[in-house]
Amino acid sequence: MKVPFTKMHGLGNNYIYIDLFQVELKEEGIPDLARKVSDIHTGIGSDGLILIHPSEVADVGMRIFNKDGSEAKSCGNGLRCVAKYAFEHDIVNQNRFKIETRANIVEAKVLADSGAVREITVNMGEPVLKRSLIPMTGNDTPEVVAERFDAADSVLELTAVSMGNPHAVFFVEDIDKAPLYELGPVIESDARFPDGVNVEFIEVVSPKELNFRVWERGSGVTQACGTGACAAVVAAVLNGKVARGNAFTVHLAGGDLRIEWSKDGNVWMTGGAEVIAAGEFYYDQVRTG
Ligand SMILES: N[C@@H](CCC[C@H](N)C(=O)O)C(=O)O
Repeated sequence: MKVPFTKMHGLGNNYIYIDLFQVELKEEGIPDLARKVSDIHTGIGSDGLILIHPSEVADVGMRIFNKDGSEAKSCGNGLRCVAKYAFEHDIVNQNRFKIETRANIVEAKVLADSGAVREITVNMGEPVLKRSLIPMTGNDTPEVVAERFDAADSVLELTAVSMGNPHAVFFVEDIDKAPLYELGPVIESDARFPDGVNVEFIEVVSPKELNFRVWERGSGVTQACGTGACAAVVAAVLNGKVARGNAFTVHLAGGDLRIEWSKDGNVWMTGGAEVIAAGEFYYDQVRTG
């Protein structure tokens, strides 16, 4: 079976996109397909797989599978790429439209120049802060902010935010010394997060600027995480490190995002999306070790 694909990235967070307006996939084969396309040696190489699909409740739908085949409920960088694809492939014919994710329905606005999308703003909706909804174990609390969190031999302070998917945010003095590879995998699968968690280290650079590094659930270190950047800004506000309502520049390994947690409760994300390649994936012929 030859599966048509497009590879796109948002700040280096790259996924293989399959357009289900054009092809059909068997549900039970999707996790395996995600693992196969993502493999750098025997596949195309990516942080995971994103499906662009017809929606009954929005203009277009998106599903995201991590590199390990697990399905997540949202993906910020993926949403900007889906918005670009939907606009440039005439799936939508206006520059403001709705995208369904497994977590919520978001609104995207594209800025286009001669039909080519240059920048996308997405209203990511309101962050979820209640402990049981992150989800985290323990007696329920309305928020998890600056809570002592022991991991391996380290004592950290955790702020937990869900942007449709769970994020564990930790503040550091120097982003270059963030223990990403040491603690990322340990915290990702810590039993206090029954669904696992994305792990972010944040340095507050100025009242409107954050440095950011991520270990993603199901994919490991990536160049960027859009939902993670939203969670980082929310966590910085909740910890009193910055003021709500400001537009922040978040510096990720792959580039910058603009994020605002507005007074009405919604988190807005603005940034780019790029097409890398398009082609056919020879699914049946791929043999993995
Ligand atoms: N890179 C994404 C998030 C992808 C899903 C995540 N790894 C999870 O399992 O929740 C983003 O840009 O938000």
